[in-house]
Amino acid sequence: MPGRTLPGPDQRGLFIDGGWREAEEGATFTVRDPADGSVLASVADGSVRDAVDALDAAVAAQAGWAASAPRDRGEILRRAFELIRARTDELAELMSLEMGKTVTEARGEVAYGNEFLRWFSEEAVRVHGRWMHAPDGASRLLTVRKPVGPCLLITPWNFPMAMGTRKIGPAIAAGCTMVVKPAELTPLTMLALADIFDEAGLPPGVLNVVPTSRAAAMSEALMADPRLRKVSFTGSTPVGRQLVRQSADQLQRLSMELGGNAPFLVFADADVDAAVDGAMLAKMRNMGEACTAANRFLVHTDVAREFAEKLADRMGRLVVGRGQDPGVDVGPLIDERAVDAVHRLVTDAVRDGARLVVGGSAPEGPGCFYHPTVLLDVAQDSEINRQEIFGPVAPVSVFTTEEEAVRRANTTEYGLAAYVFTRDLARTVRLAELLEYGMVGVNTGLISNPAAPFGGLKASGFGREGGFEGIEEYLETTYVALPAT
Ligand SMILES: O=CCCCC(=O)O
Repeated sequence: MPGRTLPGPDQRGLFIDGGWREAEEGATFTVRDPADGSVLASVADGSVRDAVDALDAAVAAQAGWAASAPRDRGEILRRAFELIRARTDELAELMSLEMGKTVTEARGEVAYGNEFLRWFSEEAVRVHGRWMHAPDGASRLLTVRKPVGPCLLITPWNFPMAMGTRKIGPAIAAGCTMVVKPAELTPLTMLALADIFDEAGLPPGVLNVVPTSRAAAMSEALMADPRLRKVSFTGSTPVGRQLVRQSADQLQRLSMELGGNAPFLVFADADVDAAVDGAMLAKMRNMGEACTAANRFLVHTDVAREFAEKLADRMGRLVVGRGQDPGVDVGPLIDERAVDAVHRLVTDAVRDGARLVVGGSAPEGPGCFYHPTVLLDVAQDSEINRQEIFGPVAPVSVFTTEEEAVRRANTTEYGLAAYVFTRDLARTVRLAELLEYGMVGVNTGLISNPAAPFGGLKASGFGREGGFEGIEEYLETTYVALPAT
């Protein structure tokens, strides 16, 4: 398949049953560089038939894989971890090219994403049931943990590696087989990962990767199949809702990691400089294209001006450009639609009365770039406060009481991540309990950690990835009743 010479393995096909193949009728789609729209590669465009072939392979491999030794599964994950660590630079370069993030950030994602493999290589051998006496002493109660079975793992474009490894890692550890559908915009990193798992010794059929430009048709067909037992999805809330509906007929197990609208609360007692450092991380990681990204900055009126000025100063000094160029801090957004959507939110906020402190436009010239932007005095009901921005824009508004801050923070259908900056311990404890979020960062702008349970509440979905909880999503429980004697 034609395309530019890219870092990493030259695999652009479907990975099914341990081998590479073309899509049905040789269909392909193109992957473009978001920095200038040029074609990076032509990738096999999996059809529904190809996806069913992949599921056939996963189903055929399931029983043998479930029966394999947990230590063997852990060691395959560990080998993949070592291979990825050795290839950090080429994977980071590839991810930067297909997604836009800077090579430095992409290296960070390789390290972060790879830690899920190390974590689950260690968790593979810790799966256990229990043995207990029934309260009345009349029987013994045993539980056995079993892999849930063949899974469909649907990964997003914004973290092409980490969102894959945090699903694939626990699935492998638990003894599940899988069909992975990477995002159409960024399939190349996942294809490189398939090659690495193959080299690490993963048996044929355990991991199958099917890129496609027809995602809805593929998931619909696979989810109608009773052999598919689980779906794990990271992406938008509307698509998540659709998948939940589709799961009804076959009652598949689900993990849904959906949208966010993270509040970032700065109280009057906060260390403002630390809050600005945290804001830069929580807002600008991945150019703001993260479900955990701080979306609404709620700052106490006593420190709002100082916070906004310092934040605007830092944002205004960021260098925007190609992710592969030295000295660049902020790469392009994923496509032109993303730039238009971000700009519309900014212009609507200004129309609603917000003051533009810095940024507010796309640079002249080609590519999907947007200037880091700070808005002050954003109206509460402005669209930018209700929608996930997914771009480098920080809308700041002020509050006066803790009760008001909590109420406004919780006024959203989403419940993924929230950030709090305060030096008051009692307030920290209160807020951790009152904020309706799956994750709360206190005096930090980075909450993601492979050893922690990642996930949301309400319209942000359900299920947890990473941590001790991550493998549970791929395990079933069978209870065995035994007589007392
Ligand atoms: O968009 C959501 C991806 C989450 C990235 C992370 O793990 O922090």
